[in-house]
Amino acid sequence: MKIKTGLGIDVHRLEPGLDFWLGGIKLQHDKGCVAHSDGDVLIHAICDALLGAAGLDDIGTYFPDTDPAYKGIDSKILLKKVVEMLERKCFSVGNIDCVICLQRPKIKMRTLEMRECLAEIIGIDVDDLTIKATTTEQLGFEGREEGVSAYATVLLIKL
Ligand SMILES: Nc1ccn([C@@H]2O[C@H](COP(=O)(O)O)[C@@H](O)[C@H]2O)c(=O)n1
Ligand SMILES: C[C@@]1(CO)OP(=O)(O)OP(=O)(O)OC[C@H]1O
Repeated sequence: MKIKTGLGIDVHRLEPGLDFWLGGIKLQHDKGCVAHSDGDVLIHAICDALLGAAGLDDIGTYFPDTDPAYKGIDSKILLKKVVEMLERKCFSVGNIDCVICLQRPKIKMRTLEMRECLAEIIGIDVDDLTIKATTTEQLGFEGREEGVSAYATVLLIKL
C-alpha cells in the first residue's frame, strides 16, 4: 500500500454583482469571484491537491482558462473529472482537509452543506472532508475583501 499527500491553493478576486460559488454551493453575498469558470476557489484547491498527490499536473493544464469549453463551467464537473483521473490510476481518497480565508460573509453555518456536496462527488464520507474558515482579521487582500483564498491538503491511498 502506498500513501501520498497533496497540497492545493487557489485565489480569486472578488467583485460586486457576481455569483459567489464556494464549495459547490452558491452563497448569498454582494460580491463573487472573477474567473473563467464559476470561480469556486475551494474546489480548485481540492482539485490541485488531488492531482498533485496522484503525481499528475495542475488544474490549468487539464482545464485551461483559455479554452472556451470551460467558460463559466460548474467546478463540480471539473472535480468529477479529476476524481475519474485518480480512479484510472487506482487511487482512493483517504481524507481532505481545507481552509478558506474570507473576511465576509461568515460561512461556518454553510460548511456542512459544502462537505456533503463535495464528499458525494468524490465518493468519501463527510467526516473525511473537513472545511474550516478564517477571516484574516482585516489584513491582506482577503481582509480588505478584495479576494478569497482556499487551501486543501489530501491523502491518497494506492492499493
Ligand atoms: N468567512 C468566515 C470566517 C470565519 N468564520 C468563523 O469564525 C471563526 C473565527 O474567525 P477568525 O478569523 O477570528 O479566526 C472561525 O473559526 C470560523 O468558525 C466563518 O464562519 N466565516
Ligand atoms: C478552473 C479554470 C478552468 O479553466 O479556470 P479559472 O476559473 O480561471 O480558475 P483558476 O483556478 O484560476 O484556473 C484553473 C482553470 O483550470
